[in-house]
Amino acid sequence: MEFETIPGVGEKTAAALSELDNAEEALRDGDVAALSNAPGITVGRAAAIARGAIRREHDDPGGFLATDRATELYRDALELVQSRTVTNYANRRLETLFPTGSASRIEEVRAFARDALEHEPDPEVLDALSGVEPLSEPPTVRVRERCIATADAERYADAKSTFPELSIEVVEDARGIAELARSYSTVVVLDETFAGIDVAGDVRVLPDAADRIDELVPERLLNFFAENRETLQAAAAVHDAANLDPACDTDALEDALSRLSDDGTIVGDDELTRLTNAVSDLDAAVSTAESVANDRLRDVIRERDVTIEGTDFLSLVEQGARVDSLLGRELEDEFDGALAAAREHFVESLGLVGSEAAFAEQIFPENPSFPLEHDEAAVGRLRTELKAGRDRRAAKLKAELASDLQTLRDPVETLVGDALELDVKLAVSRFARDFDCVFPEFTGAAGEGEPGSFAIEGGRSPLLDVPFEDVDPVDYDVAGVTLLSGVNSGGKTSTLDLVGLIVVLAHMGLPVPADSVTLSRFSELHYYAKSQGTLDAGAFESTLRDFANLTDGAADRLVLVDELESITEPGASAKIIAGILEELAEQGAAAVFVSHLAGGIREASDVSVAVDGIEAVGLENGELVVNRSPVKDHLARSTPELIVEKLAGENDTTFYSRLLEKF
Ligand SMILES: Nc1ncnc2c1ncn2[C@@H]1O[C@H](COP(=O)(O)OP(=O)(O)OP(=O)(O)O)[C@@H](O)[C@H]1O
Repeated sequence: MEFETIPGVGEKTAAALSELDNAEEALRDGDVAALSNAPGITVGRAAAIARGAIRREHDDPGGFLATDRATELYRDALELVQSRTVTNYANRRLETLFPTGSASRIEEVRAFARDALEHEPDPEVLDALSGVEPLSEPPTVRVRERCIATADAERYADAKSTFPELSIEVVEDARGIAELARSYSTVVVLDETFAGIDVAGDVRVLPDAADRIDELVPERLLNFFAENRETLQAAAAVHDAANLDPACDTDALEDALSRLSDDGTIVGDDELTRLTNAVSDLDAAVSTAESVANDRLRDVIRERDVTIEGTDFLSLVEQGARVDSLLGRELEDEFDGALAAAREHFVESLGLVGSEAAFAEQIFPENPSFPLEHDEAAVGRLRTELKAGRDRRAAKLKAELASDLQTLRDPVETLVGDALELDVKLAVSRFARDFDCVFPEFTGAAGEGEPGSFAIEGGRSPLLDVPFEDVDPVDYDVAGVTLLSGVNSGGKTSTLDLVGLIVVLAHMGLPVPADSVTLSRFSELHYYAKSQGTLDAGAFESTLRDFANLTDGAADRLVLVDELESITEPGASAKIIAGILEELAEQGAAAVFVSHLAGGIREASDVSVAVDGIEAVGLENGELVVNRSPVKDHLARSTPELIVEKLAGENDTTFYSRLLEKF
């Protein structure tokens, strides 16, 4: 794949991506976790690359989020879904959802989201998901008992990269191989020319060794499964709890994992355990067996009256107090008993069988002495035999287990991938359920024939500073350009936010928090938040330039502007807003301008501008009671007007009634 054709991907990033085994698949799946494994690619960058790949596929020029406030709303919208993921993977994967004007991309995500909504967010599934993460490759471990041998320089270099776990040795002739066979329990020779070689030890000539990695280095597969055990078990549990069809036989997986320890060695085999313990307990068993014999002899000697003849006594004195012969003669039976007890204890405590058990006689020979002595060389020979038996057994079991796991290697990728993908879907499903969302209906591309429009019924923003259950539903529809007037704190900004949020979610392909929504497909969202105060001349000029650009070719855009009047003095503001509105209306754009100057703007405008109003239905205990849904074609009365009206009604003074007439 030509990675550089992805928007935002340059030469360096393309080179980093080509280091991945599965970059194309990761790009196709939006697998941010896999993409971020490329050298120097952060998770954020990986998400941007995935978005770039999606844009390229859907011919999307980007730029939907045309202003800072629009981007902020997108981040808020995304966070609403991301906060409902369990895994880090799903959290990052959601970053590949973004608002776009591309109909095919929107439809693609809608199909995904529709499927997502079918999934019940069962707590048991969510709990199991907490143990799932993308599969990881364990670090390479050295395997010391096997080596690869070759006389060929090229094969040597290939083998080094194919078998990083093994020593790769250069040999010149059969003698070299024979030497290796003395140090390694298995030698794999890569060169055909050595076929039929006759040297002692386990020497195999395998020119096709590179195709038999799992057989020659079963540790690689075993370590992979050992390293990912928890994730695999959790992924299996997710499938079980969610009633999903698993990609592999999860019972077989569980059985294979139960035969594997966390460090990739085999567990649960009695024979291997016996041999492993025998090797490690060998020295201790020798000394305990000696103690058994010595304790026995000591007791016997202590209780025994020994009659010693003069010649013996003389010989003893002359030999320098050697008692062995005396022991042999006087205590022969007792010594034999003690020796037998030592040997029996030794064999039993180590569980030795067959030829191993026969070593007891070599280790404790019939050589009467006190204390009893053992033959260290014989212990060494038994140790070698036990180790060889242990390694043979382990190798056989590893090979058997590796061959069972081999068939599971690819399916477990799917098993874990499906579990992680379920987390993405459940997050969307939970978001939709938590905020009573519906899929919006698109009426077509904005600006084609008619100006862009939206119609929201029962919209409730989860981003408000009140608990979601206390949010009043808002109905609002706009076609073309509209001014939105209303009382202070009536909810004008909140309405713009609601419109922005619904438009962003809809263009991401996600369901929206409302009873029903129809809208045009826009190509860009320009949302200008309320300015924090009057701008200085420079800032004012640059804002004016922004709006000049905005009015050019605006037919397929949605423009939301909050109290633009605050950038400069009210009189000038009304004229400027009127001018911008005229341009936008002429271009066929859709726009909502929140303003307290709606009346003045309408007067300053050469074309008729629609004005909607968020109306106070009255004052209750000094608090405004507001109808949050804007009333169409209605200039809302301002808060001061309402208060003057209230005072006029309550007082006889003419001041208030005269003041009221001025509104
Ligand atoms: N739909 C709603 N349901 C419940 N509470 C709401 C709703 N809309 C707004 N509010 C409450 O009203 C407060 C004020 O809303 P908002 O800031 O949108 O008003 P405003 O008309 O823009 O005010 P101002 O004229 O001062 O700019 C919000 O902080 C929120 O607590």
